Amino acid sequence: MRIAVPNKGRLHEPTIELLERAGLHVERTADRQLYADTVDPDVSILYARAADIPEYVRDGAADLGITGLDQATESGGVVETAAAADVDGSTGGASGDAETVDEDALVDLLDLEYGSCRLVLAAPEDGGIESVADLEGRTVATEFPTITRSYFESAGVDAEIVTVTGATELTPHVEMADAIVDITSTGTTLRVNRLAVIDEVLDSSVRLFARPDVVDDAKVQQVVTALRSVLAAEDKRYLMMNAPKDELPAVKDVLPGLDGPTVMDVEADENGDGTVAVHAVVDERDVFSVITDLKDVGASGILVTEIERLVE
Ligand SMILES: Nc1ncnc2c1ncn2[C@@H]1O[C@H](COP(=O)(O)OP(=O)(O)OP(=O)(O)O)[C@@H](O)[C@H]1O
Ligand SMILES: O=P(O)(O)OC[C@H]1O[C@H](OP(=O)(O)OP(=O)(O)O)[C@H](O)[C@@H]1O
Ligand SMILES: [Mg+2]
Repeated sequence: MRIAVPNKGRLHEPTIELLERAGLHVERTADRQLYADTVDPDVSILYARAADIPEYVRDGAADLGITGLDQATESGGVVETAAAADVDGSTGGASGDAETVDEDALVDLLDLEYGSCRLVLAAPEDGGIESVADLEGRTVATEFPTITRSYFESAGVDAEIVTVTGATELTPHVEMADAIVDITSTGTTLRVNRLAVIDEVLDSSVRLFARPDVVDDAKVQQVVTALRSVLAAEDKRYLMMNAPKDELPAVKDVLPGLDGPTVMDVEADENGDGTVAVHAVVDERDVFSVITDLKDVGASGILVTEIERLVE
C-alpha cells in the first residue's frame, strides 16, 4: 500500500512527523527521493506536490494521500467524508443515495488537524467591493479556479476568473483583478496588501484521503487507527499519584478518566496504612484544576506525563 505525502512546502515536515509518531517510521535515503519504505514492509511512501496528491490517489499511483482539503476540492470530484460515502455500510438515509456519489470522489477519512487555513474572497480595503454581488462582471484572480468558479456559480454572480500560480495578493494592485480568492491563515499577507475579507469560501485542514475502493482494506484501517491514536493522545495527559485508600471515592470523583482510573496496591506501603497508586488519563485543559482537587483529597507524588498514542 502506498501513501502519497507532500514532498516539500509547509506540509512536508509535519506530515513526516505525524507518520513517525504513529509508528510508521519512514526510511530516509537521498534528499530528492520519490519513494521511501516504512517500517511496515506493506506500506511505502510516495513523495509528490501537495496539489498533485489527490490526482495520484485517484489514478491509483497511491492508495492514500495526505494533503489539504483545499487541494482535494480544487482537483475536482466531490470530497466525501467517510460517513457520507457510507464506507462501513452502517450509515443510511440520504448518504446511501447512489446517484449522489461521484465516481471521482475521494473519501476524506480523517482530519489530521494541521495546515489549517481558510480560502477567502478578498478585495482592496475601501475599494467599494463589499459583497460577492459587487463582483458581477468583474475579474477575480486565484490559484484555485475550480473552487472559485463553483463558488461564484452558487452565488449566482458572473465574474471572470483569472488563474495565477502565486502572489495572488498583488493582482488587485496592478489592475489585473478586482478581487482574489486566496488562502489566509494568520491574515498577515492580506493585511500587508491592504485587502479585506469579503466572504469565506472554504475552511481547510490536512486530511487523509482514500479512493472509495480501498477504504475497507485492512491495511488502510490500520493506518487510520495509528494516525487517529496520535490525534487522540494530543490533548490528553497521563496522571500518576499516590492516594490514601479510604479517599478513593473522592479521588475517583475528581478523575473522570477514560474508563475510570486504574488503582494498584503500592509495595512500599510497609505500615499498611492503605496507600494506593492511581493512574488516569485526563484532558490537558483539565489538568490544572484536577491537580488542585486531587491534593485537596490527599493525593501526593502526582506525576503528569504526555501520551504518545492512545488506541481506543
Ligand atoms: N498560510 C498558508 N498558506 C498557504 N497554504 C497553507 C497555509 N496554511 C496551510 N496551508 C496548506 O498548505 C497547502 C500548501 O502546500 P504547499 O506544498 O503549496 O506549501 P507551500 O509552503 O505553500 O509551498 P510552495 O512554496 O510550493 O508554495 C495549502 O494548499 C493548504 O492546504
Ligand atoms: O495569512 P498568512 O499567514 O499571511 O498566509 C497566507 C499566505 O501564505 C501563502 O503563500 P506562500 O507563503 O505559500 O507563498 P506562495 O504564494 O509563493 O505559495 C498564501 O498563498 C498566502 O499568500
Ligand atoms: Mg504556497
